[in-house]
Amino acid sequence: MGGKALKEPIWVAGCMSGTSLDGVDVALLKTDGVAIVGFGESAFRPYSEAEQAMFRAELGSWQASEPLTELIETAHSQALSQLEPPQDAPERGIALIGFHGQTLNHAPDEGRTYQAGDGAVLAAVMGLPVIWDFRSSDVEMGGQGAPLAPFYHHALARYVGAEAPVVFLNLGGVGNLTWVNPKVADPAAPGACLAFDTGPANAPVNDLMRARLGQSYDKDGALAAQGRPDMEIVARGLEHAYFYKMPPKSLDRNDFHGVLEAVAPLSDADAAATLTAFAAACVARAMDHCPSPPAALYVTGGGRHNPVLMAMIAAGVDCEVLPVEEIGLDGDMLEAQAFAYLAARVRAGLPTSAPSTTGVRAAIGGGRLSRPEVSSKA
Ligand SMILES: Nc1ncnc2c1ncn2[C@@H]1O[C@H](COP(=O)(O)OP(=O)(O)OP(=O)(O)O)[C@@H](O)[C@H]1O
Ligand SMILES: CC(=O)N[C@H]1[C@@H]2OC[C@@H](O2)[C@@H](O)[C@@H]1O[C@H](C)C(=O)O
Repeated sequence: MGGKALKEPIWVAGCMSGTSLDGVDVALLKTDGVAIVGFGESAFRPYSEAEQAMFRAELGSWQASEPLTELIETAHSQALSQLEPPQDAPERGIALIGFHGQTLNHAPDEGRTYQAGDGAVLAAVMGLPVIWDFRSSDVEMGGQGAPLAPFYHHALARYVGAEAPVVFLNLGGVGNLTWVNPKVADPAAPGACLAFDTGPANAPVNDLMRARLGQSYDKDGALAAQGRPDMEIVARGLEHAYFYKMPPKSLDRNDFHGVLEAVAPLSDADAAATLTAFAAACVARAMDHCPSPPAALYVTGGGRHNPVLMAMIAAGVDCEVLPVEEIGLDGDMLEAQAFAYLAARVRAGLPTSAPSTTGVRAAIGGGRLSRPEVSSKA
């Protein structure tokens, strides 16, 4: 597909409401759709317990209720309103918004995926053009519709000056990784990236903590640290058909409910340790799919704050495992930045996914454009 870098870099605000349902991340990125030029402010608007319950009640739906849609739009506009205009462009400020929305259902093999929230409403409220619905055209073209961060991971590897292949691993509710060869300039070209979801990451432990202890997550892995992983359950979990599929491949948040059921007889600590060990084992298994051993595994997403999970991952792979902060990046905002980057690519007419990242038939640009006054297909 055609398209080249924008003539001038623009400031874009990216927004992500992730599968762990903790809130909305927004972050500013300056880019021409190819290179990263600079990072700007970021903000977080948490979902309250009651709001999270509203989301959980609608996970799996293909049509969000009106109150949920309104909540998503309001929370995003509140998060975006916290951002000050970038200092080097106060008169022009933010040029574009990339709006992921909240995934409620993801069934790529049926050709559908659903991110709730209406970009046209956000465009009207913010008075800015919004690119949204990033995943639909990819699944319509035979792709997995996820992960979509890989092209941004590729741009980051080049931005930090990586010279050899590296892996970016995102530990959100679900895990996903991108193997990147920074020597290949075009992220859509064969050999530049290989990406896929690794398996469940934080979601099963979060679900366990909620069900047993009324807590939203295992802070710093404190509970898992007190337990002993049941490696038989981990091994059985790894027999799931997902691990025998070749990438690209993607997951829905609740695809691995069986593992949660398997730990039911265990104590709280052993169950947390087992689910944490399972998340780490999924990463180790994923590394076998990498085209060549990476120089390092850079970890982003909330799971990197969990020292027990990080130690288990490091023990299972053959390279250095480092939080992305070690290379000067912000692991809490990387996905929001990714959707800023992808929005700029859509604006430039550049692809946002390729056969090597989602399995889509050909490199394709996803996303729909809504302007404050009118809305149309981008
Ligand atoms: N200090 C910590 N100790 C343990 N786990 C943590 C810590 N901080 C964050 N987490 C985990 O990270 C999760 C949030 O991760 P993140 O914000 O990357 O998810 P997300 O963006 O919603 O998910 P996804 O990438 O799947 O869309 C929390 O729900 C929790 O499980
Ligand atoms: C369908 C969907 O929303 N998938 C998310 C989820 O969270 C992590 C993993 O599963 C990844 O596939 C994706 O998000 C990231 C941002 C992505 O598309 O790269």
